[in-house]
Amino acid sequence: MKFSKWHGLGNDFIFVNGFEKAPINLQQLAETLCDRHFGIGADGLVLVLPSTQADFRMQIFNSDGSEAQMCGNATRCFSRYVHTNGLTKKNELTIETLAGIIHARLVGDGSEVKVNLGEPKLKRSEIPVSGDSASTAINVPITINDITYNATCVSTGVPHCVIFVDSFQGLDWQNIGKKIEIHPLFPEKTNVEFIQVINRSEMIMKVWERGAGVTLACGTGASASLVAGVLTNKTDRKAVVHLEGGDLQIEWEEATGHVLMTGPAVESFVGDISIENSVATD
Ligand SMILES: N[C@H](CCC[C@H](N)C(=O)O)C(=O)O
Repeated sequence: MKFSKWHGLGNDFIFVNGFEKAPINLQQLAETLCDRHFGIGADGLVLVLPSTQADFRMQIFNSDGSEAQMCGNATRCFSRYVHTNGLTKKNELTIETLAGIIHARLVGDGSEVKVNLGEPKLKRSEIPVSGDSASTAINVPITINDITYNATCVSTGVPHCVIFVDSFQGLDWQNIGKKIEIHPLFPEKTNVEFIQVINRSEMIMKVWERGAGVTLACGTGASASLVAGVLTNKTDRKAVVHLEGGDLQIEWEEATGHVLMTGPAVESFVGDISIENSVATD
């Protein structure tokens, strides 16, 4: 099976063209191929597919095999992948995902992509938590190891739990993120962002992703964090988010209510792998 490796600020994906023949057992395949020691190594597996409603369809699986509705960084990589592989000549694309149809546009010299994530939703989950309402999403107290954090929960296609911190000094954010991902407040689990605001147009983000753990960047997460920053009056509607792997420009447009994310997408290598050898037989 031919594949290529792409990354958006170090958030890396194995891309497979599913136009002619799509691999089967995708969940298991994702888990096996994404393994950094026994597989190719990646945060996720992305399938490039035809669509009846849009230019293309994107299917994405996390490194633990779970399927995600959407992924911001993968959408940027996807937009460049279809060009590089001669599947389109269009600079403006529509991409069908489980979170709806996403609009993306190649900008500048074509190495950057601007993605329109649509209107963010202020909620913790599609599934209401019994006994309370999933609409409770601002200043949600979450206690981990006897410390209570205030979370703002925003969906930008996938669920995010944004926590503002004064500093990362001494903060075991990986461990806290890991526990919040599977906290009962989030019946579908959640991605978790830790944000230090530098000023009203700049912030630093660290992320623990649902189904993937620590990653170097998360596009929908940076977008959700900007929305959370606006809603809690910490940031303006336009900001640079500094991620471990680099910077994203995020804007929550006043006129449309849409969130726009702009950043790079890079192909790191192409390869060929025997699926028979890579899929566990048990
Ligand atoms: N890294 C992605 C998000 C993946 C989301 C996935 N981890 C999930 O929600 O299950 C991004 O750039 O937006």
